[in-house]
Amino acid sequence: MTIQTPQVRIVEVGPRDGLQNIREKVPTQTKLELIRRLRDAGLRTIELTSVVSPRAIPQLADCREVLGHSSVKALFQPDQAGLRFPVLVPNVKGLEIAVNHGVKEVAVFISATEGFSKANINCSVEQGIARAGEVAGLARKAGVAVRGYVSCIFRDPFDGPTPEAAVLRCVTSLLAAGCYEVSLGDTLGVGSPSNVHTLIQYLTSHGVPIDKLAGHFHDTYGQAVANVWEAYTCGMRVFDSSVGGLGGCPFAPGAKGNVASEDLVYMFHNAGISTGVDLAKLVETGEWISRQLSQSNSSRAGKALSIKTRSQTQTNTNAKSTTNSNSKHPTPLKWTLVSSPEGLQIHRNATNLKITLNRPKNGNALTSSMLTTLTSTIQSANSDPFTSRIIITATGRFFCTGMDLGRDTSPVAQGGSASDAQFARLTSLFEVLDTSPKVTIAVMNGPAFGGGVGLAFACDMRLCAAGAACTLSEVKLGLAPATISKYVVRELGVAFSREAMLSARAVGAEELLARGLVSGVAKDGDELVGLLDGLLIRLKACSPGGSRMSKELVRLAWMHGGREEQVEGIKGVFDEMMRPDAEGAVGLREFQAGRKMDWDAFVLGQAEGKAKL
Ligand SMILES: CC(C)(COP(=O)([O-])OP(=O)([O-])OC[C@H]1O[C@@H](n2cnc3c(N)ncnc32)[C@H](O)[C@@H]1OP(=O)([O-])[O-])[C@@H](O)C(=O)NCCC(=O)NCCSC(=O)C[C@@](C)(O)CC(=O)[O-]
Repeated sequence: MTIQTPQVRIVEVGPRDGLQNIREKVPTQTKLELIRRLRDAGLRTIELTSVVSPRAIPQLADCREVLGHSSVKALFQPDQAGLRFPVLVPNVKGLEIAVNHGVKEVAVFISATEGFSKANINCSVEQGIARAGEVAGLARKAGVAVRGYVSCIFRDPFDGPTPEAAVLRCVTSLLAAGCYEVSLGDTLGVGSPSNVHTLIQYLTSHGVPIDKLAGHFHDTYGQAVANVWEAYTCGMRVFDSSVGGLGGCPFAPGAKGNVASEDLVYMFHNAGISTGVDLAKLVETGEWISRQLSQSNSSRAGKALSIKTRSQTQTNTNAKSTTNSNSKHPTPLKWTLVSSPEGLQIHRNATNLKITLNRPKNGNALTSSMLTTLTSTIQSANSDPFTSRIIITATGRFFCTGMDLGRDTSPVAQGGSASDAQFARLTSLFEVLDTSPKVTIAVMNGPAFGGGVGLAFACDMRLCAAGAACTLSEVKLGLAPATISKYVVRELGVAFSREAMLSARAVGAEELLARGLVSGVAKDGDELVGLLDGLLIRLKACSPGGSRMSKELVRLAWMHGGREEQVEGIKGVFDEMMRPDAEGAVGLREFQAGRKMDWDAFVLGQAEGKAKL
């Protein structure tokens, strides 16, 4: 099979141009992961970083770490033929550092205009051309390819409109210095297709081959995609862009980032023009990096496509649950009220025990009495052979607003024995839930805060309504998610936990679903009931003993992965499941008889003395 060469080349500049103006430090690991994801999405040219002074661009102060990382070094190996990983260098020192790190391609840059040249690189255009020429010459001698950039092709923030002749001068100088291509930068994002057309005509009519030019359009005035298309129709085939539309210009207040890679790929693919990029993976990467940077995704196509994908996934999930519930259980499952202790309601349906937080006026905040009763209720369900699942949900607007912060009731700011008692209440609750041998399900009818998030994440599974969200709000109160961290960090992962804890931001239902932290989102309360019913019906096919042992295997892998304890634990589970008096014997018998097992009926049959192992 021959691999078709893409008809246009996308030069992904997100890791450099996209990140360089972001004030908050982006962790090096995030940059490395971004590069990995972009490569995985099929991008064949990725500008990795810029070797500049950390004083000039603090965000890229980790350029040596990025270039020295094994995953990036691997990109410089000869078997990466056909791929380009340029690194921006402003001067000879930057070039030397880049070359020492094995970089095979650098990019040099100049401004077509005096004002921006002075502000950006503190020299005149002439000096800039000379400096870029020197760097390019040395790079060529070292066998390193050189790409050139010309900034402010249409306008300078200080000097106004850019004469075409000034752009021509820069382009021809860079090509003469050995650049294999020159990228025309509309740094302020002010140009529109007619400007693009005129400039390209001017340059090509003055002898610049179109295949030596690339387009680098920022999107301040929403013209970038149109500019790319215009340049394409003029014969240009290389375009710089940035995933999620990352970027900006410090000299152009309000300036948007680069044209979004997703928008370009979407446009080209719709026109039947190949880019070699996997749009779905690129969209995922755009969403991912936007979340990492806590900023909204600037790619219009990226946003639209990710919403479409999520709603399709949702429709599928809902369709499955509706089919299940409609085919066998046209009406909602019936729950019988067992008791109503303070702030709670306990219901039962077959082998399912449902605990409803019922203090809606206070957002279902966990009072001392609720904590104690919840713990004892879950404890007795844990040892009840006729309970297979424990469901925790709530009434009212919120799922649970966490620890009680009431004026007269909150144990916060009391210290001493009050603090010890509260610590014991919280840890006991989360521990009985986390170590429960039953399948535990949080059904989040609305937002959860602090300890409410802990409650949800100490459960095995979560379903939620579209209006639900998880907020680790403790830092706002001067507190920390202490007792719940054990479960939250485990389920969310280290990096995301840190971000969620430190930002105290509401992580909405869509994001929870996208991160795999909830297994279904319902559009409203009624649909949430249907989603839970569907899940409970499906779980009837899963044996309680098999579920308990599976939970134990996950625990062993998490706590003791690769150690002796895990090996011993697995042996213990294996021996148990193979016993002649274990549930496996029943499951096997029914399988061999061609019958579908209803484990709820089996458990309840045991209660009535009917079911036999
Ligand atoms: C939830 C919103 C956004 C709603 O904000 P809103 O929509 O503006 O409504 P609201 O603030 O009027 O809240 C509705 C009612 O719920 C009450 N309420 C609400 N939360 C609580 C609470 N926790 N304790 C006691 N009462 C609470 C609140 O006081 C009010 O009662 P009202 O004044 O009408 O009588 C707002 O009320 C809020 O920010 N609440 C605080 C949420 C929060 O930060 N929870 C974290 C608690 S700390 C914690 O859980 C520590 C822990 C367990 O993690 C430590 C550890 O892990 O060890």
